[in-house]
Amino acid sequence: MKIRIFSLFPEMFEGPLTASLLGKACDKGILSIEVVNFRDYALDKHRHVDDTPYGGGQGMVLMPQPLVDALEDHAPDSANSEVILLSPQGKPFSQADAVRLSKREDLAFVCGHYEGFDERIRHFVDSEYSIGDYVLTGGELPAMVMIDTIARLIPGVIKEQASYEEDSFFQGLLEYPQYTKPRDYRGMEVPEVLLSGHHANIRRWQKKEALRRTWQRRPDLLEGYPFSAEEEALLQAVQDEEGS
Ligand SMILES: NC(=O)c1ccc(N[C@@H]2CC[C@@H](O)C2)nc1
Repeated sequence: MKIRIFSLFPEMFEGPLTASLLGKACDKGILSIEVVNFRDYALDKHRHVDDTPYGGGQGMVLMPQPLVDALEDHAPDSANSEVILLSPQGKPFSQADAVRLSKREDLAFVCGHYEGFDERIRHFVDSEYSIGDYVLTGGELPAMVMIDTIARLIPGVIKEQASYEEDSFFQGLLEYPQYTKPRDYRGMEVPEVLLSGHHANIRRWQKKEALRRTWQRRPDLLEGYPFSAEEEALLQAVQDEEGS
């Protein structure tokens, strides 16, 4: 996958996108990431990219021309591409969006600053996402969040491909409790079933605990969840245990 990032602060990406798994994925050639400073496309010698808003009001607005010229100068090779604008007005970004976007060959992320972009850039983007209902100084951190979420779904980026399938098995539920060595840590023991080697019992325990955690912490995720008969029974058992 080719990722292109359009930002006024390209240096913000040096750390997160070169360290850790994403950097390794780039070394392996699974990912390639290019950061473009659209200030380089400003037409005046002072390299202005923003100006005062028509209609008055606070702050400065990003002009359309530098960004659009940058987008057109770095157009995707593939038709299987998507240009994404980051903003609080966007669609709330979800794991399902990440799964869909991980199948693209080419993604572009448009990161704004100040009061945002001139409305007319929306003719040059394909989708708009928000990572949460809060305002940041720029679109760079949301872009990094989305890139991390999407990239980890690309085969080969995280070694244990099964761990992603695992996620899909629990798609829509919160993760079940995880344990590793030691078996007894300060008197807190690992649940016996996990030591039993009985895979069917282990999976059932994991599904039950994922349902328990989801019901306790994010009951909203259970609305519309496609329960199997077994899952309904497991949730009922949890509710009986918890005295719902
Ligand atoms: N919640 C979010 O995903 C989000 C995205 C962008 C953002 N801020 C930028 C700066 C100006 C405008 O381009 C938008 N804040 C919050």
